[in-house]
Amino acid sequence: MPAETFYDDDADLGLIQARKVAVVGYGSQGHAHALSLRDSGVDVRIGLPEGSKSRAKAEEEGLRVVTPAEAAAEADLISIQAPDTVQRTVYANDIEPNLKPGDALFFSHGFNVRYGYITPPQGVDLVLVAPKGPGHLVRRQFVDGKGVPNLVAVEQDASGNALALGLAYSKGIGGTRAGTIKTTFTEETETDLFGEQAVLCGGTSHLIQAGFETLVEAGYQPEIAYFEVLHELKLIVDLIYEGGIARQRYSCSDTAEYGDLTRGPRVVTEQTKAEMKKILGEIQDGSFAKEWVAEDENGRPNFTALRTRGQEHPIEEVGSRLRGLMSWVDRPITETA
Ligand SMILES: NC(=O)C1=CN([C@@H]2O[C@H](COP(=O)(O)OP(=O)(O)OC[C@H]3O[C@@H](n4cnc5c(N)ncnc54)[C@H](OP(=O)(O)O)[C@@H]3O)[C@@H](O)[C@H]2O)C=CC1
Ligand SMILES: CC[C@](O)(C(C)=O)C(=O)O
Ligand SMILES: [Mg+2]
Ligand SMILES: [Mg+2]
Repeated sequence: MPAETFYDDDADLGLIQARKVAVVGYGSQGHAHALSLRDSGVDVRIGLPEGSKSRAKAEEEGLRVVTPAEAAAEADLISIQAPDTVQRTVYANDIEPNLKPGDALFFSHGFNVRYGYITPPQGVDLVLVAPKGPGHLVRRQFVDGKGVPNLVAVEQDASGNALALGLAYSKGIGGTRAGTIKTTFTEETETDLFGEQAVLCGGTSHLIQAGFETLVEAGYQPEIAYFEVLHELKLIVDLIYEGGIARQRYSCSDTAEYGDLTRGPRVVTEQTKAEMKKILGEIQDGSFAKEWVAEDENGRPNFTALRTRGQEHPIEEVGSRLRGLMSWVDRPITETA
C-alpha cells in the first residue's frame, strides 16, 4: 500500500493561522519554520534565552523575541526547535510548567519523545512535522515557491484534530507543496537517524574523504581529486534527484556505468550492509541515543575531537580555495533564504 501522502489541497492553513505559535530556538530549522509561518500569515513569536546569540538574527527579521518560558505561556502551539540535546531541559524548565490543556506541542524530529526524555501531559496534542532536508534549504525552497517534503505524525491527539493541525503547519512551511507523508514518531526517529548516519552524512562524507585520500596518496593533484570526488558529486546527485539512478546512468558514459556496476559493489560490500544493520540496531535498541546523551552530558570530548579532525582534513583547504574562485558555488547559508 502506498504511503499516505498529503498535498496543499489536503491542508487548511486557517487552522494554524488561528493559533498563537511559539518557535523555541532559531537555528537551522527554527528560523526556517518561523519565517515561513510568518510569511504564511501565522502569528509567530520566538522563544530564546536572554543572551542567546540568535536573538539579534530573529529581531533583524522583525520577529518578536521573548524567553522560552514567556513564549510557551503566551502561545497555544509550541514548536520545539532547540537542539535535541537541549530539548529535555528547555521542556522541563520552561515549557511544561506553561502547558495548558488544548495546547499543541510540535517537534521536527522525534528523538526526545521516542527515547522517553520528554513525555507531555494528556490534554496536549503531540505532533511531529519533520522536514526531510536541512533547515536553510527548507527556507530557501519556500522562498523560491517550492518545498521540502515533510513527514507528519501524531503521538497524542487530545483535540481530535491534531493531524489536520500538523498538515496546516506543514503547509505553512512549504511541506505540502512537495508532499507530506504520514508516519509515527518511532518511524521518523529511527529512519532519520539511520539516514544521516549511514548514507546522507556519515556514509557520504567518509566516502568522499576516502576517495580523496586514495587519489592524493597515489600522487595525483589535490585539486583534481577535489573536483573528481566532491564537486562533481553534486552534479551526479542532481541527476539522481531529478530522475533516479537510471537517469544518472543514462547521462554518464557506458564506461562509467560499467565501472559503477562492477566496482561499486566492491566499495559498498556485504560487510558494509552488515554494518548498516548493526547501526540500525543501535538506533532501534536506544544505545545510540544513550551514547549521544552521555557524550553531551560529559562535555562532548569525543565529538569535539572528531569535529576538529574533520575540519583539519586536507580536502577542506583545497575545497575552500577552489570554491572561492566560483562565486556561484559558495552561496552563503543566510538566515533568510
Ligand atoms: N538541522 C536540520 O536541518 C534538521 C534538524 N531537525 C531537528 O530540528 C531540531 C532543531 O535542530 P537544528 O535546527 O539543527 O538546531 P540548531 O542547532 O541549528 O539551532 C539551535 C537553536 O536553538 C537555540 N537554543 C539553544 N539553547 C536553547 C534553549 N535553552 N532554549 C531555546 N533555544 C535554545 C540556539 O540559540 P543560540 O544561537 O543562542 O545557540 C539556536 O537558535 C532538532 O530536533 C533536529 O533534530 C530536523 C530536520 C533537519
Ligand atoms: C540529514 C541530517 C538531518 O537529519 C536532516 C538535515 O534532515 C539533520 O538532523 O540535520
Ligand atoms: Mg533528517
Ligand atoms: Mg536528523
